[in-house]
Amino acid sequence: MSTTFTSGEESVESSIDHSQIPMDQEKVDGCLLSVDDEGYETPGKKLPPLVKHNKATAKDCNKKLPENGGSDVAMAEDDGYETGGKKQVLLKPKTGTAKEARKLRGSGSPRAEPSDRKSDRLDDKQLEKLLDEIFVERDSLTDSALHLLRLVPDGYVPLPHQVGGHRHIDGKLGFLRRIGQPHLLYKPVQFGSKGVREVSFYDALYGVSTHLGDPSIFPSLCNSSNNSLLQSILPMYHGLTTIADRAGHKCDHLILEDITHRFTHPCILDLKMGQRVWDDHAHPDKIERELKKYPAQERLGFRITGMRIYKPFTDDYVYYDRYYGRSVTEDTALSAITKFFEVGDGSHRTDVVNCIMDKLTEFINWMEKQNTLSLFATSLLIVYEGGPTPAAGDKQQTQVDIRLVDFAHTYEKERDDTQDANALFGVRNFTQYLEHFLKTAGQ
Ligand SMILES: Nc1ncnc2c1ncn2[C@@H]1O[C@H](COP(=O)(O)OP(=O)(O)OP(=O)(O)O)[C@@H](O)[C@H]1O
Ligand SMILES: O=P(O)(O)O[C@@H]1[C@@H](O)[C@H](OP(=O)(O)O)[C@@H](OP(=O)(O)O)[C@@H](O)[C@H]1OP(=O)(O)O
Repeated sequence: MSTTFTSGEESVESSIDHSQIPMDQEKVDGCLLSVDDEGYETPGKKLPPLVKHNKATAKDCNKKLPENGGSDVAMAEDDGYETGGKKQVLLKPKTGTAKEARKLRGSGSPRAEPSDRKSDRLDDKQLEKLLDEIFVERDSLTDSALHLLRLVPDGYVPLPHQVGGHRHIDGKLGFLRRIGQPHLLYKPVQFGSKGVREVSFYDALYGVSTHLGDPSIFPSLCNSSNNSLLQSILPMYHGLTTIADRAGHKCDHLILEDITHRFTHPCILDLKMGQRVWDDHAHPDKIERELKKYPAQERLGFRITGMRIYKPFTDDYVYYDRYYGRSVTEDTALSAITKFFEVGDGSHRTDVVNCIMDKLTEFINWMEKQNTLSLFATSLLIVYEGGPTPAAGDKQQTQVDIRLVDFAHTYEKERDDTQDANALFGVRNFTQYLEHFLKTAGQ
């Protein structure tokens, strides 16, 4: 099997093999996850934290690394990524050992000192195995991404099918999957208020208390006795856990249901919703950046941040990244969306489109009624089974799942009397493209 990556005009292929080892139980902040022999959790158990959390927070995860005093050796021990400041930024790994770096900088680093022993990083053979597992060719990766991949914690792999957001293979701290737990994913808590907001949202919605969550951010959600409808359109949340990479750097992670795990060949589309993707408190620089990044967002109300499609005839995946998404205009949006439903033999999954439209109608109904949340920059994650197309008319067999993910810019409205017109516009407009597709390309 192979994967073709498309970023503008570039394409790369890779091979796969995925092995899994069962785990039994995990202690987390907010919930207890019991994992049975098949790797599935016992649902509905919400217990107080069993372990006293060490106080690693989003801040630790994103802490700005100490200055290197102008040395070329710099932070070799600090793993090549600087995660301080506004966003996660990658430092190219520099030559020189951790020992040299420490010597130049002087003693007494305040953080856990990772050693420069070989076991702190994946060696070449382990790295190749990991790349096989996440379907990526070494040649397609930057040195920075490779460096970061070498630090993936023991027992985890980067989420193999992550289509949007921050990813290891882009040189950012990406999502993880724990080996033996294909039904869960681990999302790194984002820097500063973005991370706290997202954790607080999930905590409030699921009635959980974690060391990072702030109940005052979502008072209505916290006090609501009926969040079950909203829960049903989100991934299941299992609290927080702290994961240390191979160099000993700790980072809090949200534990979420991986909504693709029931699919054999998941086809995945991530649409960042809204005519504007910044919240009311955004810095003018952020607004300028977003406007420049994707001017069509305002007219479309959505943008593709990643898309992955299984091709049953060739048994491979085609992947379109965020840069492809940003190249899509109003004129090309229909053909871009159409790609998500192409089987590979000239036909399209119109059964899937119909099913998605039914589900989006439910979404729109909910959005028209809900007047407490503003979902800035939330993603609509659409997944369908790309395996053999069911026989015509066999609607039962079409497997589709749609959820909302990414709540780093979700706010409770101050006045409870209006719809979230921003996000609603995007969902409605996307639905119109699907209707148009059924009338034209899907015939
Ligand atoms: N619950 C989930 N189940 C399966 N896949 C998921 C889930 N949540 C996220 N993903 C995958 O991870 C990707 C990124 O998700 P998300 O938008 O939450 O990340 P992010 O890093 O916060 O993104 P951004 O860069 O927009 O801030 C999605 O495109 C999807 O492929
Ligand atoms: O939407 P957010 O949470 O403000 O974060 C964005 C986002 O992650 C964006 O990715 P994409 O949606 O364009 O794929 C990032 O762009 P890059 O591709 O440059 O990484 C932004 O950098 C994030 O914004 P910010 O820098 O404000 O945190």
